[in-house]
Amino acid sequence: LSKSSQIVSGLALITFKLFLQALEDGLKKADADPSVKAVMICGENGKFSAGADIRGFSSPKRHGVALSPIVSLIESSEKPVVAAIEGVALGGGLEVALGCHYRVAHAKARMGLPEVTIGLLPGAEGTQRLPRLIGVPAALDMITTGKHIPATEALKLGLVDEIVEENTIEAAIRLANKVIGQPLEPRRLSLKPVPKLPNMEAFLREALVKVKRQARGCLAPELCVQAVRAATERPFAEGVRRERELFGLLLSSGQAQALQYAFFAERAVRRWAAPGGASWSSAAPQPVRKAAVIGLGTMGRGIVTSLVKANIPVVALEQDLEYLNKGRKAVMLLLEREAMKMEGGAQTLDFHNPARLQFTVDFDLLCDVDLVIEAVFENMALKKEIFHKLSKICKPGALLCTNTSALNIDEIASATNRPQQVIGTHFFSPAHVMRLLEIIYGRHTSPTAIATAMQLAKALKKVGVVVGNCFGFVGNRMMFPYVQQAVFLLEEGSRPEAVDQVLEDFGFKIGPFRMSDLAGLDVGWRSRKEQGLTGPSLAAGTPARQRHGQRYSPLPDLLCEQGRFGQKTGKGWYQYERAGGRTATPDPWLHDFLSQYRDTHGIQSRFIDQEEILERCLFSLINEGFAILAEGIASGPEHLDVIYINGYGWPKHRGGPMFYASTVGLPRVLAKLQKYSEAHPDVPGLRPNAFLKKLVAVRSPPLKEWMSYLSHQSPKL
Ligand SMILES: CCCCCCCC(=O)CC(=O)SCCNC(=O)CCNC(=O)[C@H](O)C(C)(C)COP(=O)(O)OP(=O)(O)OC[C@H]1O[C@@H](n2cnc3c(N)ncnc32)[C@H](O)[C@@H]1OP(=O)(O)O
Ligand SMILES: NC(=O)C1=CN([C@@H]2O[C@H](COP(=O)(O)OP(=O)(O)OC[C@H]3O[C@@H](n4cnc5c(N)ncnc54)[C@H](O)[C@@H]3O)[C@@H](O)[C@H]2O)C=CC1
Repeated sequence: LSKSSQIVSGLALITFKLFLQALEDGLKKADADPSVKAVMICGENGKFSAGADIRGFSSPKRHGVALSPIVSLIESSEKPVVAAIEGVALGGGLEVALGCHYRVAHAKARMGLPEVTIGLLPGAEGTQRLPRLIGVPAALDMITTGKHIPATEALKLGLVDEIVEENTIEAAIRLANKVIGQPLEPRRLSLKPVPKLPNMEAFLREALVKVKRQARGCLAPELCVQAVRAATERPFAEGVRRERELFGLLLSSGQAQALQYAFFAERAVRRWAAPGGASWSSAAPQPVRKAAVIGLGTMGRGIVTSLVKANIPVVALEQDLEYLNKGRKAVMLLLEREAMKMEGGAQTLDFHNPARLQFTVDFDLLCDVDLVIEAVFENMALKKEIFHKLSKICKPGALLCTNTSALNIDEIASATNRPQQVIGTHFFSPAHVMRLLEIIYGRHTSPTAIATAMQLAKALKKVGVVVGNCFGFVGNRMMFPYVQQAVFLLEEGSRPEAVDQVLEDFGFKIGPFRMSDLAGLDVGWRSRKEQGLTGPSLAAGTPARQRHGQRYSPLPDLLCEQGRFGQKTGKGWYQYERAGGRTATPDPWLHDFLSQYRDTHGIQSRFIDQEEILERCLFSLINEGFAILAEGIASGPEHLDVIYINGYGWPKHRGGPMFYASTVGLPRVLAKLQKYSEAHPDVPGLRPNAFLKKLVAVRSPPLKEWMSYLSHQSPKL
């Protein structure tokens, strides 16, 4: 094994053309050199390879040197080739390793075929080699989920031959020296049969049903199953042809572009910018060594769980002992469930240790925390009272965060002596599961506060998105017109199940009515009562279906007046098997109620087709997105898209609402909004936003250029 035969794969990310050429040249040289007896392939700087540069897939010049012939070249080498896997071996990187005759991995290395997550499949023969090496069930699991598996699991699966704690390269060279002269035929995966299963056909059929159900319209997982099926049914070369065909389909499907856009959007939002030029590059976070959560209701208990999981000691506070005990039980249950999912279990989380998690009703215990997250009822007076108290009790540097869904951050901050340290941290339910953390800065919020909240998001393994302060911030503000349209559609003749079906077929995890039943109709009702839109404070003589000269639907209020709060009461837009039940069934009572309602208000019921349902709901949400961008509440469309994908169940393969608008075509979105707005002139949410009109007027530039067409920098930025 001479020095010249060691081929170094260069960068962790393959600069494809350069790397592949170097690999090919090196292999050919090694093969031709009689002094070389074996070959070892490794990465530089402790990383094998994270695969192809994703940006290359959408570049018109992507067809450079293809990977498959090089993987074949490795496999057909007459000299043993050993992969030394450190760091990661992902995508094309793992496919290179699969071409090798032996694989040695460092114990901390991770391996995976994540192509499915960017809308593709392993297109360099990975779908054909992996099942031959580790069997169909394990290969299918890796290929259809894209998960990264640790080296220990890879060893159990037979994906690697050896794992080492120390020098991987030395171990790989040792192995290479040991196997010189041994037959290579049995090590060439393309020559191996796929291990048989007694029930292969049934297994593949079930796998397909399962991935289709989970994929919600995303093509890649389904085509991954088809590619693996080809490996079980066809000789290697034919399987490879099928893999290439399916890869081509995915590459041109549009979904791959959407998913790759989402990959980069999620990373782009880390580079936040805020008023006065402060940004991620200049602001430094404060350490959070201890945190507190106030209110252990639906949100607070999930937030506590998240903090404990991130190893941040927490003080959990409630208003009285009764609520405290209820909250403690709920938190403990969540933590026990989380511990069961983790290696090392409860010991790792250590939540029975009062130094890590303390329950109290005593505000004075918050005197030494670095950060407080308030999650009490959505009531401005209550929140102000709490923030006033906090500013007296907490140490001077402590960050004061509110989990409000919509209230004004500046007003909350005004109750404190440190408005620069007040910030919105808007979690999504269930808070220990949902990845989004909307971070809202107020007029006085300091760059350090924003940086600390972003750092917190990272520590909690969430995606933090920094946005400006307005009613509902970004996510809920865009949601209001969407839900409003859904309810208007019921007034006009549709049914909850019809509207939900259209949006679920589009790819949403859950339609607006099922979502409203899950979250509880009473939440919105309380907020509308506070705003004087319904209830006792509504001025006498207000028309039933109008507020402030605009169309209003009292339907959700009427349901609440009947005690129909959704799942919790067993009835809402649907009926459930019991209070707290989860199976939604269309409710004949509601259908009668809707007909009577239309009769009472003289509404002529009409058939509403799927296109209108989809367009009115989605385009009104997108229209609000343009308003948000124009006002400078968010610094780019990627922010809105990341919020929708991670907080609202928007289908990732459609890239988020603003990306979706760009694929539909802005002129079409504008034309449809104009049409619906003319039909419903009393609905401001359908009136096309001026920024959308402007973008269409300048011939709909690509999404990444949109912000440069805003004539002014908003004072919010
Ligand atoms: C018919 C011909 C067929 C040819 C078929 C060829 C088939 C292929 O060859 C298929 C492929 O490999 S597809 C690519 C598969 N690899 C992946 O999906 C890995 C994606 N990356 C990761 O998981 C994490 O970034 C990773 C685990 C690597 C690192 O995570 P970290 O949290 O440490 O870092 P990040 O913040 O995520 O990333 C750091 C910066 O790198 C950028 N980046 C990461 N992976 C990339 C990738 N694969 N391509 C391009 N850029 C990538 C990332 O955006 C970030 O950039 P900045 O935000 O600018 O810092
Ligand atoms: N439920 C949801 O899906 C979401 C709610 N939010 C927001 O999170 C906040 C909390 O909402 P939920 O958890 O749903 O409410 P919840 O009603 O389930 O819980 C609120 C908790 O706060 C406690 N509390 C009230 N006054 C208190 C005081 N003075 N001191 C200590 N604790 C007190 C209550 O005892 C109760 O346990 C609200 O601002 C809400 O708008 C934000 C995102 C999603």
